[in-house]
Amino acid sequence: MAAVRRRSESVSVEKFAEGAAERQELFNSIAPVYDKLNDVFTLGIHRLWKRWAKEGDKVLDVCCGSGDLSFLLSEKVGINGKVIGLDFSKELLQIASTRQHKRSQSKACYKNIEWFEADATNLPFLDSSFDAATIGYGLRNIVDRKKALEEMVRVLKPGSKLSVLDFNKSTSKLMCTIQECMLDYIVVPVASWYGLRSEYRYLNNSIKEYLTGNELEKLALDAGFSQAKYYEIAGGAMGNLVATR
Ligand SMILES: C/C(=C\Cc1cc(O)c2ccccc2c1O)CCC[C@H](C)CCC[C@H](C)CCCC(C)C
Ligand SMILES: C[S@@+](CC[C@H](N)C(=O)[O-])C[C@H]1O[C@@H](n2cnc3c(N)ncnc32)[C@H](O)[C@@H]1O
Repeated sequence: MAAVRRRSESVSVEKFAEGAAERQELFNSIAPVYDKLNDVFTLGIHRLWKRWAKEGDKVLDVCCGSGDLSFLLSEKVGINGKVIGLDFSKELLQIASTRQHKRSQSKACYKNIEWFEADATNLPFLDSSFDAATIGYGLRNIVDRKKALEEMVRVLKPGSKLSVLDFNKSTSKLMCTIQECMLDYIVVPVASWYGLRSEYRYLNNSIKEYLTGNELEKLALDAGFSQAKYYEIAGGAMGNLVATR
């Protein structure tokens, strides 16, 4: 079992990880088991929800974590394209870089990925730098979501698109119940075997505090995108916002 840093159980879940620094520490602490638990909990299908981009594009993957989306984008844009994976978790970026080194031995395209340790609310790139951007399961975890979206508007080329993949804060009581039961009775108990009970209780709370599809469309327009359309996927468990710069 991967060694993970234990967090004081004394921190109440409701108050846990409210600030950006605490969330940065949260993801650094779950890094060693992040990929394995995601695959276990969704039988790997979370990777299907993460496909996007075209040959030759220069694409930004914001909140890239261990690089799942960045690798999928790398295959899509090919050796003539470029993928920038950005995250503020040093530990998850280290895992992404290690995965890239191993995978590059069989697929040359993965050499087109570059990793940046930075904050999504202060992107270290010039205006109109990217042909597309993605943020997979990241916007929900960002404290200042509007500022992050404003930064994505700034670094995207006019007419290009942002894909935001995350949990769907469903208006269906049934889906909310299914999500809550799976998180409370499967995800959190399994995560507690790894000493990560509070980290995964945060996940549950972060979904409750997230935005609905309509609210995400409005936030994207308020941040400066010209168009925004929200799609429910995975039976309403997940959602995909597509916004045009
Ligand atoms: C990659 C996924 C979610 C992002 C995410 C994952 C984590 O492990 C976290 C841990 C701690 C804090 C935040 C996160 C986080 O934002 C998606 C898959 C992983 C989920 C843990 C699986 C949850 C299962 C769903 C409740 C139900 C799925 C239904 C589907 C139809 C199979
Ligand atoms: C649930 S993980 C998603 C990782 C990856 N996109 C995936 O699909 O598996 C959320 C990621 O967002 C990052 N994150 C949260 N807030 C951030 C911020 N303000 N700036 C940069 N990264 C951030 C965390 O470090 C973590 O790697």
